[in-house]
Amino acid sequence: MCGRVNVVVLCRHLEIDFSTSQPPAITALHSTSMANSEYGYVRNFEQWDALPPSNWIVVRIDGRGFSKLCKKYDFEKPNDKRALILMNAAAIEVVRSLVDIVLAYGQSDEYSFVFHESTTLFERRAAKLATTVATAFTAEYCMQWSSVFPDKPLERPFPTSDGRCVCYPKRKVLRDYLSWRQADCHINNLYNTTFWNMVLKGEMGNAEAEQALKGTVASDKNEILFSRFGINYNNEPLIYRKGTVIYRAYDDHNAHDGNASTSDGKVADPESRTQMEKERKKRMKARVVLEHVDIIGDAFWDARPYILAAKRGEEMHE
Ligand SMILES: Nc1nc2c(ncn2[C@@H]2O[C@H](COP(=O)(O)OP(=O)(O)OP(=O)(O)O)[C@@H](O)[C@H]2O)c(=O)[nH]1
Ligand SMILES: [Mg+2]
Ligand SMILES: [Mg+2]
Repeated sequence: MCGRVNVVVLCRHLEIDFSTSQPPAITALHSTSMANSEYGYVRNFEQWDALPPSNWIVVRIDGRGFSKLCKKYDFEKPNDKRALILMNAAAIEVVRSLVDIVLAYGQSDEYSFVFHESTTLFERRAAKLATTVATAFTAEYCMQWSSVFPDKPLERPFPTSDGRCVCYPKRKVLRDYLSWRQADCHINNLYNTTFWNMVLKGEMGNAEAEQALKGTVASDKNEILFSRFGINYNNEPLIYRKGTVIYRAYDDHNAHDGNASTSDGKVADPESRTQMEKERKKRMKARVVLEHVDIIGDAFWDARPYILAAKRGEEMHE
C-alpha cells in the first residue's frame, strides 16, 4: 500500500497543498510564490487542534490575578455587587456575539460558555475558540468598566483572562460539570461570607478566623452566621449563592424541539444550508436571559428542554 504522498497541485491561479495533516491550504499564486515555496514548510509546525465532533464544548475563562485587582480597586468583601454586574454584562455580550453558545454560567472571576455539541464555529479549533471568547470577554469587561465604576478609573495593568476548552461527550457529563461549578460557588460563598463576617464584624484577625473555621461543615457555618451575626444564609442574595446563568430563550418552544418542518409540510433536512441559516437567524433573534437560579436540580432543565436539545431532526439521547 502506498504511504503518505506529498502532492502540490498547481491550477491556473491556485496552489493547493495536500502535504500536511491539516485540511488543504489554498493560497493565491503571486510573484512571491517561489519565496512561499521556500519558506512554506514552516506551516507544518502548526498544530491542528480541532476538538472532536459530537462533544459539548465548554470554554471557561478566569480572571488573571483577580485577587490583586480586587485589592487595587478595593472591591467589597466577600462579594462586590458591581464587579459581578460587570462580569455579567461582559458575558451577555459574548453570548450575543457567538450564536452557538447555548448557555453560560458565571461565579467569582470565572465564566463557562457552553457551545452546542454540533457547533462548527472555527472548525471547532480549540485555540481559536478559547482565545476568541477570552479576548471578547476581556474587551467587553474593560469597555464597560467606566459605566459600572465611574468612581474608579481603570488603569494598567488592565484586567485579563485566561481561557481553556474542555469537551464533554454527554449531556449528563456537561450537567455534572455545571453542577460542579455551582457547588463550588456555594461552598466558597458560604465560607467567604462566614470568614468576612468574623473578620469585619466579629473583629477577629484573618488567621484567627481561618483557624476557627478549620474543619467546620456547612451547618457549622450557617450556625455561626445566625447566632453571632443574625444572618440567615438562605436569605443572602441569590446572585452570591447561586452565581449567574445566561441562556438563549425561545418564546416558541417548538422552534427548537427537533420537529422542524418546511412550509410544504415535509420534515426539513437538518443539514441543509437554508435550514442551518434559518436556525442561525432564530438563535440571533432569541432573547438572552440572565438568572440566578439552581442548575444542579432537574427543574431548570425540565422547564427549558430546548437549551440542550439535539440538532433538528435528531433524537434526544442519553
Ligand atoms: N473582594 C472580592 N474578591 C473577589 C470577588 N470575586 C472574586 N474575588 C476573589 O478573586 C479570586 C479569584 O480566585 P482565583 O481565580 O483562584 O485567583 P486569581 O487571583 O484570579 O489567580 P489566577 O486565576 O490563578 O490568576 C478569589 O480570591 C476571590 O475571593 C469579589 O466580588 N470581591
Ligand atoms: Mg482568577
Ligand atoms: Mg477563579
